[in-house]
Amino acid sequence: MILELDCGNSFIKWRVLDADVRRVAGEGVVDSDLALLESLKALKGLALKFCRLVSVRTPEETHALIALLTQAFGVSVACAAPAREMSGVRNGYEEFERLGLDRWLAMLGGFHLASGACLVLDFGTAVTADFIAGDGEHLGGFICPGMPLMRNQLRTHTRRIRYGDVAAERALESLIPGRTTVEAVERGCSLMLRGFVLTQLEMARSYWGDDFTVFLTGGDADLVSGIVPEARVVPDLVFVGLAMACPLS
Ligand SMILES: Nc1ncnc2c1ncn2[C@@H]1O[C@H](COP(=O)(O)OP(=O)(O)OP(=O)(O)O)[C@@H](O)[C@H]1O
Ligand SMILES: CC(C)(CO)[C@@H](O)C(=O)NCCC(=O)O
Ligand SMILES: [K+]
Repeated sequence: MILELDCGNSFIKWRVLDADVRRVAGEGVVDSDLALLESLKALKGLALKFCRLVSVRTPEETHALIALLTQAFGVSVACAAPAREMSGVRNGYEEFERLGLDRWLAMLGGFHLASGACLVLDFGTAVTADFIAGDGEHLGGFICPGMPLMRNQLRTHTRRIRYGDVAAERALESLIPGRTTVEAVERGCSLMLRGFVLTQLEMARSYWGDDFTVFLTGGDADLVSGIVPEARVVPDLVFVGLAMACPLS
């Protein structure tokens, strides 16, 4: 069995692949290293042979997690590393090692699945956009606050914006002008995301006409999928790229 981890800024996404690598034996989202260990230990018949991970955390945090995994399961852990070029994609950053590895892997996965120009949009703690031309050249991208950061900034820096998760979810059932605080904030932030997406689509069209594939990934992809019906929603896009960057042998 193979353990795959995507260590983001707020959550760790994990999944366990069966020996034949095609079946997912278990998966989940956790908010700490210890919660990850607990989830894994609760899996029946767990027999890990190998682990591959990508992390956008500090090297210290990443090494602590690797040490924990090695100790708990005796697995060898492969960690995705920055590259100037891989699987036909050329990293477009001036300093390639500064491009977030989750973005890089999602780009590798997207270019592989599209076999052509693509726009990769990731909706996590941060929202990112990356443009990859048909020849594999990464043109660059954009980073902006995601839904959790936008709403928390409003909560932190105002005195009268306070509401719970259940109300937040209910508020997003429609996008008409809000008549309560929770509706006004949740719908406002949701419209910001949509505006961002539409601008990315315009830019992609200016480069490639209609000849490109849009990928949506990340925990909040569903918030915008309705406005890009042609997009491919691929929740495990980072894992697709992770398998390419860290093959078994
Ligand atoms: N099962 C879940 N657990 C936690 N968050 C979830 C879940 N399903 C959807 N989400 C949403 O996903 C968002 C977090 O996205 P995601 O997990 O892709 O990234 P992240 O780890 O927080 O950050 P990063 O962008 O660094 O990867 C949250 O806003 C949350 O609303
Ligand atoms: C932008 C995030 C936070 C998205 O998870 C991550 O990819 C990251 O920390 N990137 C480093 C900065 C950059 O990509 O330019
Ligand atoms: K992510």
